[in-house]
Amino acid sequence: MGQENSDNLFDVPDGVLPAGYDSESKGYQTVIVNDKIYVIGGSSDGARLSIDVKIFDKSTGKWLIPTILGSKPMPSKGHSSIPVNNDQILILKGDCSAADCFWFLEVDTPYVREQAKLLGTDVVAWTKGVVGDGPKPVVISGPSGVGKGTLIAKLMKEFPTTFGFSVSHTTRAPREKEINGVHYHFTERSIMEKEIREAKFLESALVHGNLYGTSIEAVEAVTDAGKRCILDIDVQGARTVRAGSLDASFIFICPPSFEELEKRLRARGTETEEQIQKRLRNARAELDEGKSVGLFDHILVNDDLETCYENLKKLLALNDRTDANYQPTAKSFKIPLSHSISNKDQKFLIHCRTSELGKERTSFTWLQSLLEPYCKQNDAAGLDFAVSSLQPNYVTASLGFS
Ligand SMILES: Nc1ncnc2c1ncn2[C@@H]1O[C@H](COP(=O)(O)OP(=O)(O)OP(=O)(O)O)[C@@H](O)[C@H]1O
Ligand SMILES: Nc1nc2c(ncn2[C@@H]2O[C@H](COP(=O)(O)O)[C@@H](O)[C@H]2O)c(=O)[nH]1
Repeated sequence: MGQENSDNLFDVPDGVLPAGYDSESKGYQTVIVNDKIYVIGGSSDGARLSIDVKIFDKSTGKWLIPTILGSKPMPSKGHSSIPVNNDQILILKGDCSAADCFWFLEVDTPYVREQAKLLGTDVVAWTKGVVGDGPKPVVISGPSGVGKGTLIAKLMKEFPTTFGFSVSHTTRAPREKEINGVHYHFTERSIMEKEIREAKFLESALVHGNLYGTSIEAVEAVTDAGKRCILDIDVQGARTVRAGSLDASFIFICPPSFEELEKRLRARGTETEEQIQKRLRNARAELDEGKSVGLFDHILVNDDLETCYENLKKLLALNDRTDANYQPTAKSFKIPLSHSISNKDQKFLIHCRTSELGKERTSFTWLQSLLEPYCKQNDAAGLDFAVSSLQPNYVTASLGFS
């Protein structure tokens, strides 16, 4: 497995590799971006190679010890890598499912440059690529007690295979019927703060005196399952997501009146009087914020529950559909273990031998009809894909063959 653009290949001299790197089996790939050499790979447990990162600075001739942010890819049987836009490296894991085969290592993006300044070290950051233009995640926001959870529960019950809930982390104590991992990941503050520093969260905020946050993993768990992700987050969180790279629909839920909001919050019976007062105070500011220009795409008033639910379904274009006829758009395929990757005219080509495609035929079912005639005539087939410039880290597979 290897890259075709030999400009970016670099042989690490013997004896210079960091400990744990197996230079004999070449269980690593080297990629040059600017004046640095990124060595991606590492030790093997016999079946799988770890995907670690080491950086060699050509200008100083020294190895760097970077801070590595984000969750790194699980070991694979092999991988290829290639630079993207001089600020990221695309890593393609062989013999892995579509949901886990594309990974990006940010090496010189504005985000890692900012983190490097903050931390005073070299920084790289892992992000998992998302295959296809999946349905946009939905951010639902609004003051405490307005009925967000109730509306989301109805949606999940009626459309269980369409929607998946992004399970947030929180430092607040669980309520009587709340289940860890289902309603929230209930977490200690020090642990959550550490994970926020490690960039494991898409957003986080202090809400009514507790820390709440959406982990990248929570959203990925839903999108990897081919479902549309629903986020129930406060207005601060919505603002952060809006400013970030997740392309979502933003819906704000309003109460019919402040008195009704107070009535619902009290009737729920989950907070102390002091907590209710705090939530109501915050609600006034949130209701003002909800009207801020450009933050929310839609505002729904939750007066009569059934009417509001029908309006929500209309917004999500669900009123003429049942869950039974839903077809997820995500395609299922597997990159063969033995492949190479090249970059041409802003597109990437994955090359693999016909015999490899043959082996992978069952996982390439969606390509099969297109590939069949080609495979008969040629010994090698290529799968075109592009990295979307609109949705960073989205990989739009795959219409053409070379
Ligand atoms: N349209 C409605 N009419 C009357 N009661 C409602 C309506 N919608 C929700 N409720 C009730 O209001 C209470 C608060 O609803 P819910 O817990 O869904 O609010 P929430 O916005 O998710 O609150 P939080 O942000 O605190 O989690 C619940 O007891 C729920 O049954
Ligand atoms: N910014 C975020 N806000 C979140 C998240 N998960 C929930 N929330 C919001 O917190 C309040 C209070 O929730 P409760 O369960 O204690 O009643 C509510 O407005 C939620 O929308 C999150 O991950 N990030």
